[in-house]
Amino acid sequence: MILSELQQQITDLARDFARERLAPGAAKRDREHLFPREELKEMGELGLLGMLVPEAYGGSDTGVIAYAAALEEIAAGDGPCSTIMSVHSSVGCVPILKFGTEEQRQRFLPKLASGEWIGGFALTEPQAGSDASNLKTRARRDGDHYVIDGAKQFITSGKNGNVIIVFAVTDPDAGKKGITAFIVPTDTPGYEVIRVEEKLGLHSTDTCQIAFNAMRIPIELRLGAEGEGYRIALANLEGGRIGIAAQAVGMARAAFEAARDYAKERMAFGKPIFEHQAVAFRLADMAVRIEAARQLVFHAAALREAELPCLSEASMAKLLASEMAERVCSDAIQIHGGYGYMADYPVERIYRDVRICQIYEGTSDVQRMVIARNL
Ligand SMILES: CC(C)(COP(=O)(O)OP(=O)(O)OC[C@H]1O[C@@H](n2cnc3c(N)ncnc32)[C@H](O)[C@@H]1OP(=O)(O)O)[C@@H](O)C(=O)NCCC(=O)NCCSC(=O)CCS(=O)O
Repeated sequence: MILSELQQQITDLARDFARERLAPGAAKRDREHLFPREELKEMGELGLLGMLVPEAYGGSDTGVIAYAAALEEIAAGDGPCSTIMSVHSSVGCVPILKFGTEEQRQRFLPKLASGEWIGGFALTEPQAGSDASNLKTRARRDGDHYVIDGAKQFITSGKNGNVIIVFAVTDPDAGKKGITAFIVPTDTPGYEVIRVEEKLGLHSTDTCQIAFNAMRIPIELRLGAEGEGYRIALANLEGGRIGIAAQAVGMARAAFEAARDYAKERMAFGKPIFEHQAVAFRLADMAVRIEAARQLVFHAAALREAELPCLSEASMAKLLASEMAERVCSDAIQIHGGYGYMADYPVERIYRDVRICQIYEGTSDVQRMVIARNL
């Protein structure tokens, strides 16, 4: 896809920021598990956290294609920052924009778009991951409030975020039609972070188990109608999956570039290893795979930007990009030889960070299920 002049300018801005401000500190943040608070603030100031939000609500309203391109750049600089950006934008801001009342949009979107607040999305529960409608969290109406009890699992920004879209059962007899969405400020009494998970990668994001203990949410913070929650969740995950696919492409590209540069410097048998056909061909295959996945991401993004159906295309992009990315990152380690396995080189970290792209916002098998249903 050829980007428009404006889309290219936005991409260049994200690339420069990622190279200058994100990449240099990525290893330290990973090692010390540091949340990128200052970096996110700067991303907000550049308009990178409000790309899917209209200007009327304080966003930069760049469209989905520019968003995917920028997300690839941010991911190439620092995977964790791209995770926070993707969750915040696709499944934090967009549900409020698409399903919120005017009052909800005015109240939440400007602060989310500026990065003053970070958004999140809480569908998954300890017993309900791929089987997303099997929720146990309950929301019971009590006058002009709902009282919410339950637990959520693997919630990005569950501790450091400010506003989380929460899904709970309001009618246990209605199955999928008994699920309702709520906008939950994380300073609400009864919102409790049970633990921040230790994980393989993405060390500078907070992935949390959270609990709701008699948490009272006013009816003004119900998102959409009662019973509309599952549809809201799936409709937004469709967009979220394009974001995860874009970040997988970005991380794969960073690993590829590190391997290419290393191969041009590292000498073996009297010449740079890049001049050995086995290495050059491996790099060529990596470049082809990255480009193929990128084009699938842009195709899904273009459909979504045009407000055309893209359920299958979003799943195809996520499936291909996330599986491609693990393979490319593994190849990048291989090209580095023993050094690639060491924490001194970025490919070790990127390989750990990228693995989750095959799992969160729908596993590869869920993507295959969605694609197969539409064949
Ligand atoms: C595995 C699943 C795809 C199975 O889905 P279902 O079979 O349960 O869903 P359906 O019966 O097909 O649909 C229910 C309902 O929603 C409407 N729908 C479905 N998709 C869309 C869409 N894209 N846009 C709009 N509406 C949609 C559909 O028409 C039905 O409505 P009607 O009954 O027709 O009125 C699904 O369960 C699935 O995707 N599972 C994976 C869940 C997942 O990705 N979880 C990760 C969540 S991320 C999180 O919680 C935190 C982690 S983070 O911080 O990112």
